[in-house]
Amino acid sequence: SYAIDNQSTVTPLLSQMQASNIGQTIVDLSAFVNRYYTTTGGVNGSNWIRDKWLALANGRSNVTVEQFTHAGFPQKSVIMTMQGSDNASEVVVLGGHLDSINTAGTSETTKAPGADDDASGIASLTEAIRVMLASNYQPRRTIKFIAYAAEEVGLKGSAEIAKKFKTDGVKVIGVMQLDMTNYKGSAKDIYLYTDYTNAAQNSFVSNLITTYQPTLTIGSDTCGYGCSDHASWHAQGFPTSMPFETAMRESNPKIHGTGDTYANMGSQANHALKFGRLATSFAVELGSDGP
Ligand SMILES: N[C@H](Cc1ccc(I)cc1)C(=O)NO
Ligand SMILES: [Zn+2]
Ligand SMILES: [Zn+2]
Repeated sequence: SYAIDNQSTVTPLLSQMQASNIGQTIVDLSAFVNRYYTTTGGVNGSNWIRDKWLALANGRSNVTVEQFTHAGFPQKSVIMTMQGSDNASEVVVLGGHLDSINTAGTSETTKAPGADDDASGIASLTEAIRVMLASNYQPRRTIKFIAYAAEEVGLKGSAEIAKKFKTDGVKVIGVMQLDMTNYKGSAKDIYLYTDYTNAAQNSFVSNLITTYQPTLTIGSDTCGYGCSDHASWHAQGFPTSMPFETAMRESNPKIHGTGDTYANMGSQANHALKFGRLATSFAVELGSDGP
């Protein structure tokens, strides 16, 4: 059962989260000419996230940051692990993708800022990490934050990682994917996608929103295909949820081109903050359960 019973821990964390921090991470990540999975920018973008998350970990003994080397392409995924205490064998996963794409070209100099897709998701997760570590939160389950490589070219990074977790018999309790969190294109605030996800976990996520962000409105929709990395985990039989920024038909028209910029989202990250707070509540409520 998905009990929501950690208000005294979660509520203070949510109030510490700031849209300005999320915005700065979006600006920094979208400053790379591109983050395509085969270019220098793509390798540098991965290293930037590794360094950023390492700085947030700043020597916490039970927090590690590693890069996952993929077969067949140079861009690495980044995995931060917050080791659990007395229920560490059970793992909670939250992810977004670090790569970007411009469908017009794949060269070293092709511009693909990917501010919404998916710097926004990485930035939402990074602000969750910041407040959880700053408050010295110690989970009972293990929590893994993953910045996936090569999502845009067929979910390659998450497919390899999800397969390895399955092969290694890792007990993944649940997975949340944040892909595009900052373009407010629809009437409602958070849209829970129902295909390639788990219905029971989606109900839990909906309850997290009504409990911790009661002014927000919730919609639902379907992608119709494996539209982000949650589909890789779903394929391995793990429960996933994909809270998304808009309804399908109103999705950000600027993605996958030079126009996917922070400026084109109003140079603010108020929408992404909702997703960062949802990620924090998901991580702490699931992470705090004992064996
Ligand atoms: N296809 C997805 C973007 C995407 C995801 C969901 C919806 I609805 C519309 C668009 C992608 O490019 N992810 O990186
Ligand atoms: Zn995309
Ligand atoms: Zn994406």
